[in-house]
Amino acid sequence: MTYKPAHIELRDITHAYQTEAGPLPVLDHLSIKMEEGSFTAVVGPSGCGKSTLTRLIAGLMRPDEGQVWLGGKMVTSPRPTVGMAFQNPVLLEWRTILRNVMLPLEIVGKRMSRTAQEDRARELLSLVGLEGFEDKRPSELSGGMRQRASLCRAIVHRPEVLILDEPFGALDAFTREDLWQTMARLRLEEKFTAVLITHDLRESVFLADNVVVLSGRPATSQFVLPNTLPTNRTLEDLYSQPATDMLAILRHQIQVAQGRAPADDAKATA
Ligand SMILES: Nc1ncnc2c1ncn2[C@@H]1O[C@H](COP(=O)(O)OP(=O)(O)OP(=O)(O)O)[C@@H](O)[C@H]1O
Repeated sequence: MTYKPAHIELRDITHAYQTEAGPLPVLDHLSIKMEEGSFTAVVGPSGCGKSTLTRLIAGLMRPDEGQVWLGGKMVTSPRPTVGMAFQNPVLLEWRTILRNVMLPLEIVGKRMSRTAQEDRARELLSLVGLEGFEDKRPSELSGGMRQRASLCRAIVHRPEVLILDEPFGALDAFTREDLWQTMARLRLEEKFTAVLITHDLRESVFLADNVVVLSGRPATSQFVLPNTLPTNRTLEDLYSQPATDMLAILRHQIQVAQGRAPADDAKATA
């Protein structure tokens, strides 16, 4: 199955979880637009509702109010056209790496021959530097390698939307930077609209076209930073202007979201 990258629109979303202690408001009139083929990072204070946002986009739950639109269609149920990768790669130990990556094709790629499915999985594994590891089991790979395989699995069926919920969060700093570069390479070769949830501001500036800062819970879109770095950016770019200016603005916005800095500070409008 092949889909075009989808335009994503969150329209005026309000949501509360029903808990034993009463309703817990999580999202408050949140609106975000993401162009097709774009890469959007979402940052915000811990517990503000970022993962909730990804569940709404994937159709795993419906908002109390407002609508989610993907590619011109309103989301009302889980969509097979969404790929997801999480902090924990959750690969199946009884399958080889190749067969783990092929899994989504076995579910939604029924029109592809087995050979075509295998070729597609091998192509991606090679793109992320895992050629030669196809027949290994997940436990035989390092954490970074498992996460590479999990990225392949998330995009093997050419999803219209790729949701990345802190996929690099558990990796050491050097492996994480390697994975950022892998992700940037995948983006050049594959077409999807990506939403990245992260706590790492440098990661957001390295990977995204736009960085959305959510306010504290219940979250709304507090600030959107368009990335002014060139598309062929390097890790070195993160240590000089304009990246350092963008990082300062984002750090300030997070402090505003945490209630630690006033919103009317000069940097907030930079
Ligand atoms: N199914 C649920 N039922 C009740 N409360 C929930 C449920 N899922 C999440 N929450 C609560 O809703 C709030 C937002 O959760 P969410 O996971 O979306 O935040 P987050 O911004 O992704 O968090 P973090 O930054 O810590 O990863 C949190 O207080 C969380 O405890």
